Amino acid sequence: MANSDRPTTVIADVYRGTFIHSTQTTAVQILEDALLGVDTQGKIAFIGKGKELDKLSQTFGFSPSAVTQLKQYEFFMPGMVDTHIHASQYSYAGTALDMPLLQWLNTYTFPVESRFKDLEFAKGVYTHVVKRTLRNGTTTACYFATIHTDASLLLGQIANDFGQRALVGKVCMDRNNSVKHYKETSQESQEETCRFIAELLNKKYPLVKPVVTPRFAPSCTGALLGQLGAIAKNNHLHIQSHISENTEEVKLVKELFPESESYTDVYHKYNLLTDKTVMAHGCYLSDKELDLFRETGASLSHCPNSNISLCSGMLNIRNVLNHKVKLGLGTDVAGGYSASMLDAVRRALDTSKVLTIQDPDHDTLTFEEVFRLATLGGSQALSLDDQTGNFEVGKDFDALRVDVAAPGAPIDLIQNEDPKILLEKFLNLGDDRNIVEVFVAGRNVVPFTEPTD
Ligand SMILES: Nc1nc2[nH]cnc2c(=O)[nH]1
Ligand SMILES: [Zn+2]
Repeated sequence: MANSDRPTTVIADVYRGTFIHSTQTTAVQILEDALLGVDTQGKIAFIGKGKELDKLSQTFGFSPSAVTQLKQYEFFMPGMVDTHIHASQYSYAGTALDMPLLQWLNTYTFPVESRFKDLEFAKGVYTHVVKRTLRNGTTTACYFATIHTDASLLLGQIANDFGQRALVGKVCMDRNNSVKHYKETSQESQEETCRFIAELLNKKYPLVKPVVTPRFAPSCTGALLGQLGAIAKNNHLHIQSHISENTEEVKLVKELFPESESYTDVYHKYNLLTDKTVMAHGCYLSDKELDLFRETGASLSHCPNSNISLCSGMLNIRNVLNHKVKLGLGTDVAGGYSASMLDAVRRALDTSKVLTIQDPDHDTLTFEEVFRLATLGGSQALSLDDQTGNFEVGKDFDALRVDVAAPGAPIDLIQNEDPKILLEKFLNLGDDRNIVEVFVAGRNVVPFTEPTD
């Protein structure tokens, strides 16, 4: 150790240029001509100013000539966090959007998900979805798989191999009358969940963790929900499910769980609302239910493409934020037809604008706020904000190198623009061609270097 007062931090990479991210107090903070150092563990070791190069290079022991300089019109932003995506539905993304939720599940979703018993089929779909989301800038994904334990473990392995940060859920359902064999007994569901958790944790993947996944209340008996709540509590695990997505579903939950005061109350009763819970949709939650989310620390995943595509409803994000409920964005593939978080950003803005059209007093979301939801907000919704979500010393370096003027990309820059305008153009007009590199925990994961098998 060079200096006995300072722990040895070995710097692996240093980048110089514009960094754009969110903080708790500022939706868009722009650091121009900044220097960011990443250590050999993939963590952000320092953030300073370009003019401090000499001092920082001495303090952290790196050579100024090893600094990677961003080009004009390039910036770094935090990797995006998809708080809700069904990896198993990726094969039919972009199709089958002509029915409301419950019919859609029975007609399209359950028959396709039942095919994941076949590991070869699972491997193909899961490889495609991990690659597609990574190259579109999703550095963290919270995945639903299917009821099949081995295929769900395979999804964890594929995310690990490609270097994506992921929560992976083996789906639990002991109620389903529409597709034969696509359900478990409650005992199987409980035992296989325990096997899934044990085997996934045993792999010791640094960035991939299990998430307890009751599909939603209509697919689970109270007995199973109670068992899953206990498993999550005893192992301090994340939990994910769906809530209040569609009016027919809300009505069905009332019929199936008549003793509960509300849909939220069903999950609360079975200890499924914790500060590591993320629930998708929530379009029809009452203010009282939102209060229960805040009190328990549970979060919501806003999935605007899916909400519109399945004609489910429109979540009023402003109301959710006013209730101080943690909130992230989700693609909800394949109810949502796009696997790109840039699409989720745009649909979230569209939804907020439609609410303003309906009620001119509605306080429309800004693109800055939606940028925060796609990054820091998502990390908070998944309780991963100690590791990712923005550029803070000590967090992992999960980042997108964006080139707004990338050749062949869909943005024409007519004049020189400020970084904030560059961000706005990228969010509204950009695509994966503008995302020239993706980093997760310091590792350059896009462009791909294929894992050898
Ligand atoms: N959008 C959506 N909602 C659900 N509710 C229960 N299962 C699902 C699903 O697969 N997709
Ligand atoms: Zn979903």
